Amino acid sequence: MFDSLSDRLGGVFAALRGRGALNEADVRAAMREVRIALLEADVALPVVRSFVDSVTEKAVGQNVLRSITPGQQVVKIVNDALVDMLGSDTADLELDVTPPAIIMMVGLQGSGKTTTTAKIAKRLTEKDRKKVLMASLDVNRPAAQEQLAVLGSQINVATLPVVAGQQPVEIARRALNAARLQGYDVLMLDTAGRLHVDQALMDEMRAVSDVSSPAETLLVVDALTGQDAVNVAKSFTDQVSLTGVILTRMDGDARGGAALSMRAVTGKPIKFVGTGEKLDGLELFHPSRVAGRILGMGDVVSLVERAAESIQVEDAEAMAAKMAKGQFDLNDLRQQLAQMQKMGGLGALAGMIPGMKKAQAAMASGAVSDKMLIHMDAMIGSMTAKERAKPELLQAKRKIRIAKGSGTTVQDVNKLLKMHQEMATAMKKLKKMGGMKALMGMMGGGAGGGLGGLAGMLGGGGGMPPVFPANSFQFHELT
Ligand SMILES: Nc1nc2c(ncn2[C@@H]2O[C@H](COP(=O)(O)OP(=O)(O)OP(=O)(O)O)[C@@H](O)[C@H]2O)c(=O)[nH]1
Repeated sequence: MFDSLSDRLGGVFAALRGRGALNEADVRAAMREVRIALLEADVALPVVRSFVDSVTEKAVGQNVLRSITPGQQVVKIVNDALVDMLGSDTADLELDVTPPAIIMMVGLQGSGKTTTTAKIAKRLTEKDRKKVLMASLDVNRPAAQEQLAVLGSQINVATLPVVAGQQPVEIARRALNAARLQGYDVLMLDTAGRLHVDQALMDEMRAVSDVSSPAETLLVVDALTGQDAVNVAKSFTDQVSLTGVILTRMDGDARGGAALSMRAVTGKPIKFVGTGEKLDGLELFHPSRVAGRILGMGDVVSLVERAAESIQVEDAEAMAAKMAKGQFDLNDLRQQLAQMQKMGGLGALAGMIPGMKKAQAAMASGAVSDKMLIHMDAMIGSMTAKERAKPELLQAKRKIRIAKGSGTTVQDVNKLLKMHQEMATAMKKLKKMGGMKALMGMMGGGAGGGLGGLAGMLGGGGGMPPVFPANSFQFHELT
């Protein structure tokens, strides 16, 4: 997401970098570009104006710190202003009420409301161990209630049985009773969507809200609709008291303007973003990380956090030392794969490292996938110690069982190894540019101790494992 905006701003700040001093003319020139970039990204005009004004005011005349360049100083000011504009912190659900806590989902037809209801239910069930009941109040679209029931069965979350002919407010009452009697922690009400914001929709929403007193009223909007999403949000805020916004289809949003305007226009936090059609495609909205990504600095902050969570610095350093000596073998590779999985898989890693967008695109196109990490792990797991040290000993008879339809081949796995090599090269380049520490300095965060280790681990390069001989494995699909 946000690619074009980050590219543009990247150019602006590249021009500013290396200048001796920050003066008014510099700031104004940079802000002209920022303004165009934001407008092109479909950010609402009043939002752009106030953003540019406040950044200009802060930047002009500010003392440039000795240790950084003027460009870096401006990056920091713009970054802080972006974080401000996006809302300064993550906003999780607030369900701290006497159970059942009610979550009312509202939005236009096709915004992704029903899918998002199921995504949140899944998250609450799996992550927070809540007992969740979902109820569809959509009596306009014939298949809506069944759609929710189908999603519920996919994620093992209960749905309120459908009673033909009941109206939304009656269904809400029945759902509330059922949730109370059966001891549910959370009740999710999926209200009916409409093609446009109209009075009947708003009246219905208010009536449901009155009988259920929701702890959260979440507006679901489609990020791909840009300014329209913001206008829709504005009309909803005027009518019901929203507690948060969810932007869906952020996986397809190249411009990012909706996210930037949303908070400023509605005054409501963006709580989640939808990042795919699958039911685990939901993420908490992280303003500071998104700001970092918009500025094209790569999401270094979250890379550090995740790395710190999942990597033991000593392990990484030991591994880096082995790589440097050329002793890195398939056992080490396997360990490394496990760590990469923990950090969110290849795609997540590639997206966070500056300059790795191409690799991420390769993954998105299906050329390389996280499934391969799992298959590769299975392949290495099936090998003897001798074979791991010398893969050319492998016979073509080794059988690996894989999920039906996954279609992995040895060639795919070799492709993955090649990609791993490319990743190592990218990390080396990064090191030459001053490394992650330099980037971190610019982002205003502290460099974590794990960073050097991580860079070493990914960027050792010297001792890449040998590729597997073609046809050394036979893949058997499970039926
Ligand atoms: N790529 C992508 N697709 C999404 C996302 N969220 C929802 N969708 C898809 O959008 C389509 C519409 O989603 P629904 O959940 O049926 O929309 P709705 O708002 O409930 O629609 P109504 O019930 O008609 O009001 C479905 O095909 C979803 O799979 C997302 O975050 N990313």
